[in-house]
Parts: sequence; structure tokens; C-alpha cells
Amino acid sequence: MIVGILGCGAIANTIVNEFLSDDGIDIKYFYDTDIERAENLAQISNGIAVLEMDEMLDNVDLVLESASPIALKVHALNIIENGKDLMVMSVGALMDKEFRQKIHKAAQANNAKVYAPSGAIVGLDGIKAASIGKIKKASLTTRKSPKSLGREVEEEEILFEGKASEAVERFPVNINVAASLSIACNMDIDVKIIVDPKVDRNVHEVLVQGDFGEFRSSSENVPFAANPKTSMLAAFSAIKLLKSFSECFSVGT
Ligand SMILES: NC(=O)C1=CN([C@@H]2O[C@H](COP(=O)(O)OP(=O)(O)OC[C@H]3O[C@@H](n4cnc5c(N)ncnc54)[C@H](OP(=O)(O)O)[C@@H]3O)[C@@H](O)[C@H]2O)C=CC1
Ligand SMILES: O=C([O-])CC(=O)C(=O)O
Repeated sequence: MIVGILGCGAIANTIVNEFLSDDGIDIKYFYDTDIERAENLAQISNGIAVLEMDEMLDNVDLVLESASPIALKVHALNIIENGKDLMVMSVGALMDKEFRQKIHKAAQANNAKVYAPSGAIVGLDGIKAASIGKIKKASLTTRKSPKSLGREVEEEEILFEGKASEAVERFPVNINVAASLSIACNMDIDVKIIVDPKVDRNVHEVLVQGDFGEFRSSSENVPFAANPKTSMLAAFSAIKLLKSFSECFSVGT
């Protein structure tokens, strides 16, 4: 499978390094508004940095978006309408229902697949199973350091309390996980974002209640040094999903 990358930052660097010696996945094309970042990844993987997304679309099977919600909105339909599969990290953009429907229709019409890896969150497997029954309530409490959230505070502070749809608008590169949970639950879930000077991890606590019963999940994710907003687990989830395409045995929903 030939893969092109849209957005060559923390997540992309980890993914590229993982696949340097993997014969099944060839991460070959790189695009970033900062061409030096694309060139850097192209150099270490013997790939090609492009100046426009259109320069890679004829040659790839799948584009992995690891850029920003705005980048996804700009490029997703063009990628899919070219019949290419798309893996999305900036899931927050998909909280826009009209945009999500357009993507869905385009994917159906062009025989393309759109994947959103579980990212920095733990529990999506259970939620997907639970969604076969009725999910009655779902919430996410995210706690990050001042460095991760770009704030300077002496004590913990609630930065946001409300619905996921508003959270992704106000914190577009910090709370994509709220969108993944909302889409999996098929509801606009409750979100709380706390900046906490006592933590150095990205902490996500999920509560789900439904016909199946109730579960809580909690993860204390190591952030990337290069981008403390982002948890290493998010890159690992994309790597695992890419690897799963060539596996003949699958466990978990
Ligand atoms: N689903 C999940 O659980 C998670 C999702 N994410 C999301 O994944 C995405 C990537 O994360 P991460 O690797 O940490 O981010 P980084 O900021 O480290 O890297 C993103 C790169 O993409 C570039 N970029 C941004 N917009 C565009 C664009 N329109 N066209 C081309 N390049 C662009 C950035 O350039 P510049 O710096 O100049 O903007 C940067 O080089 C983010 O949207 C992030 O919020 C992150 C963590 C978890
Ligand atoms: O990486 C994380 O912990 C979560 C994150 O930034 C996001 O969901 O956008």
C-alpha cells in the first residue's frame, strides 16, 4: 500500500519512523505547508515531498491526514473523489454534520474508505459494541498541563464545560478525542477540559452508560516533546490501524 501524508508534524514523524523497515506499507509522499518538514520526512524515508496535494493523488492508495481540522476540510473531498482512502487524525472537523455527510456520500460514490483511528482515547472498542444497544449518557473529562493547553496557571482551572461540538470549535487541536467519542456514540457528548499544573500527561477520562451497563476508562498519555498537545498513543493508534490492513486476524471491535 502506498501512503501519502498530509501534515508532517509529531504524529507523522512517529508513523514514518515505524514503517521505515515495513515492506507492506510504503509511506512515499509528503505534503505540509512548511515544505522543510515534508522534505525532512521524504529524506529519511526515501520518499517525495510535494508542493501541492494533487501531485500525490494519482500515485497513492491512502492519504493519512495528520495536519489540522482546517486541512481536513480543505483536502478531504478531493482525496476521496479521486477514489483514494483517507485516514483522519483531525476528527474534530467531522463534528460538522454537513461535512461528515458529504464525506460519507463521496466515499460511497467513489468506492473509498474513511478511517478514524482511536487516537488518544481508550474505550472506543467498548463504545462501538455498546452502540448496538442504546447509549444513554457519555462524557469526557480531559486534563492537560499548561504547556499542552498553551495557558499559564498556578492552580487547576476548568477551561471548558459543554458539548463536544463546541469544544472542538474552541480547542480544535486539543480535543479531537471528543469528536471520535461523539461519532461512536452518535450523540454530542458532554466535555470538560481542565488545565492542571500538577499533571505532565494528557489525561482522558471517559464515562459511558447504556443498555449494556456502564464503563469508565482512564488514560494518562505521554505527550510528544515536539508537540505536548498530542499524545504518543494517537500516533500508535494510526500505526496499529495501518498494520491491521495486512493482518488476517483481528481482535476487538
Ligand atoms: N484523533 C486524536 O485522538 C488526535 C488527533 N490529533 C490531531 O492530529 C493532527 C496532527 O497532530 P500533530 O502531528 O500533533 O500536529 P503537529 O502540529 O505536530 O503537525 C501538524 C503539521 O501539519 C501542518 N499543517 C497544518 N495545517 C496544514 C494544512 N492546511 N496543509 C498542510 N499542512 C498543514 C502543520 O504546520 P503548521 O505547524 O505550520 O501549522 C504541522 O507541520 C492535529 O489536528 C491534532 O489536533 C492529535 C492528537 C490526538
Ligand atoms: O493527544 C491527545 O491527548 C488529545 C488531543 O490532542 C486531541 O484529541 O486533539
